[in-house]
Order: sequence, then C-alpha cells, then structure tokens
Amino acid sequence: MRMVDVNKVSVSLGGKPVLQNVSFHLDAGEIVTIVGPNGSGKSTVLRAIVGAIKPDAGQVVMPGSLRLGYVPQKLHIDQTLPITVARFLSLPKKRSGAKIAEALSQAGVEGLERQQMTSLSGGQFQRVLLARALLEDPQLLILDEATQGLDQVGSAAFYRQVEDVRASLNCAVLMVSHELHVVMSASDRVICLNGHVCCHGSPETVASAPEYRALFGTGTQGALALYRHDHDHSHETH
Ligand SMILES: Nc1ncnc2c1ncn2[C@@H]1O[C@H](COP(=O)(O)OP(=O)(O)OP(=O)(O)O)[C@@H](O)[C@H]1O
Repeated sequence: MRMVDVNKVSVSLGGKPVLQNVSFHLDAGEIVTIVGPNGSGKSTVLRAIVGAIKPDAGQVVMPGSLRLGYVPQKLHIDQTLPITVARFLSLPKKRSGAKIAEALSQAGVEGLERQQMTSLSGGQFQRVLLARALLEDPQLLILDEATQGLDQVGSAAFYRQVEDVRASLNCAVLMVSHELHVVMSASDRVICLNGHVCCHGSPETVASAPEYRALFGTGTQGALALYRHDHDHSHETH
C-alpha cells in the first residue's frame, strides 16, 4: 500500500533552491533511508513530509489520517530540570503506565520509567525518544539523524531496534542519517539526495552507483558487507 508520495517537490529557503523536483515514495512496512552530504536537503524533505514546510512546487500526498511518529536528532533537557522518563513520556499528553511500559519495551529500554532523563546514557535517551514516537502508534515513523552522538556500535544497535519495531508494528520507516554503512544495511531502499535525487534503489545498488561514489567515495561498500556479516551472524567464508 502506498503511504507517502513525494511528487516533484521543489523548495527554496531564503531565496536559495534547496530541493529541485524531488520524487520518491514510501510503501507500508518499508524502511527507506535518505542519505546525502551536509546541506543536501535531507531535513527539508522530512519537514515537507510532516507539513512544516510547504513546497513551492509539487506536492506530498499521503492519507490525512496517517499516524506519524517523529524522532528528532536531539532534544536538550536542562541538567537542572528533574524529570523522570515516565513524566517526560506523559508530556504533553497524559499516558497510562501500561502504555508507557509497552512503548519503552518496544524501544528496547524496559523498566526505565523512574529514572531521571538527565541520568540516561546517549543510547538510552534516543530510545526514550523512540518510545515517545511509538506512543502515537505510528503507521509511519520518521527519524532525523536519530543517532547523533552515539558511537558506531550504539548506532548499529539503535537501528537494529528500529528494524525490530518495524517488524512488530509493521510501520513504515523513513530516516535520514550520515552513518551510511549502518543505516543503509538496515534499509530496504536508499535515496541519495543532493538537492535532487542522485540515485536510489537497494543499499547495494546505491553503494555501487557512480553518483553515490562521486559524493561519498568508495569506502562504504566494504563497511556495508562487514556490517551485514555482523548483523546476520552468518559465518560463511567470504
Ligand atoms: N530556514 C532556512 N532559511 C534559509 N536556508 C535554510 C533554512 N533551513 C535550511 N536552509 C538551507 O537549506 C539547505 C538544506 O538544509 P537541510 O537542513 O535540509 O540539509 P541537510 O541535508 O539535512 O543537512 P545536514 O546533513 O547538515 O543536516 C542548507 O543549505 C541550509 O543552509
């Protein structure tokens, strides 16, 4: 089932063209990753999808009833502000203890309710943000650089959690990341953006596309193979 159609979208910001004629789609249950250099318009596409920006041309088509969950890059919580995880998850909407416990468990951080937000590790914090998005019971989960500040092992673990969430909720996932080899391996399809769609397809197709290599070099594919090996726990000889 078609979930989101980004149809020939162009956006200018501050008089500068940021997106030109960008088209792609997202089907139910798919994990799609947008990669691209700094300033290539990745966040702008997400903002157009969530309705925070109106395209100058083209349109984003999706069912009006679509439930979205959004995981931001980072959220700053004042170190002096005492707030527990359970309370944080009950803002702005009051949530039942059972619903909070379920979302934390789906995000892989069961039992954190009574911890202070400021005492969480980087990985736990991002998972609490994931839990917050899951409280919406999303049909589409959007993640914008959700693992900034985590090390590579932490990022890989986070994106594996996202794959588990997709498998159990059957939601579509659209994410943006700089960690090419990690996110690409967790994706069904990859869109390489640089103001326009440079190339798209399976992670392997994109990693070997000349347009992608021109932007990112050739280093990624080896890392991709390594991560896949790691991730599958397959032990065939290569
Ligand atoms: N409100 C704004 N006014 C003017 N220019 C903007 C505005 N927001 C973003 N831009 C510009 O639009 C371009 C694309 O920004 P965007 O944040 O979408 O890129 P990105 O690919 O997500 O970048 P990064 O990887 O650095 O997060 C950048 O050149 C940025 O400076």
